Amino acid sequence: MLKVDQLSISINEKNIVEDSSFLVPRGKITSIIGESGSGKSMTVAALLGNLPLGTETTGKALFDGKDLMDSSTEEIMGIRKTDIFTIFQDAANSFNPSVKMERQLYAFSGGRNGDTVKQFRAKMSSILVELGLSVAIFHQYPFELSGGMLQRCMIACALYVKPNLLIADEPTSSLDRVVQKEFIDILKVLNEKQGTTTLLITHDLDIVAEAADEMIVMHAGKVVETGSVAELFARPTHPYTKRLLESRF
Ligand SMILES: Nc1ncnc2c1ncn2[C@@H]1O[C@H](COP(=O)(O)OP(=O)(O)OP(=O)(O)O)[C@@H](O)[C@H]1O
Repeated sequence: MLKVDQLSISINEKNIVEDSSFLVPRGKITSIIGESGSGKSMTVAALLGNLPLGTETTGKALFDGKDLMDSSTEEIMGIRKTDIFTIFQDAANSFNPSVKMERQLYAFSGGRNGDTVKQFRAKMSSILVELGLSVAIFHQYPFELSGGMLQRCMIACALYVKPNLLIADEPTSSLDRVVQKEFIDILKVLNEKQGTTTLLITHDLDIVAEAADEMIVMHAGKVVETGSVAELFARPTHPYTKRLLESRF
């Protein structure tokens, strides 16, 4: 699905990510884990064509064979529209505070798919109910909903859109533990029900243990270890992965 090959990112000649290679296999939840500043978000920004001005990249990121690093902004935007759905840390920032939820959910889901508002209402209503949300939220503003409800709204859109790749960058960092767990459970249902290939960025090893099949460990801008979660938790080889796992207990 996604093959990143020797990706390097530098800003103003400072190396941010060096020679990163990893795979995101189809149908699985793959997690990038690493401490703050290790280059996780910059890697995601490179994949999404969101890097800041003055950034240089080398290497490849093949998404179903198409090199995202060798694509124009327009091409990446096109791929994001049809194939990739993103969920970021603070859902409140993804929504316009002065627009009611129905219009915004439509833009993220039915509108993106070319559905009519009527089709959207019917389909989204049943998804919201499935996720334990009331359809009354259609008529509410984002600030009237909790952070957990807003993240569930983003997941509802992902359920609606059925993206080929879901990228969730620290989606639970601003949620409390109970709501985090609910979110992760929904992410797993999405993966099990629809086989959604997911790239989950986190600095929380408990979330990796709970949700992911595969993991990519980043440290100081480098991918230091990759493998299945079961394998790396049982037999970490890199000193940083060992330290990470030791700090969990
Ligand atoms: N716009 C920018 N200009 C210059 N350097 C930047 C910029 N954004 C990030 N960096 C640097 O790039 C490095 C990697 O940052 P990045 O945000 O990818 O880390 P991260 O692993 O996602 O951390 P966090 O979990 O805190 O988000 C850091 O050293 C950071 O200071």
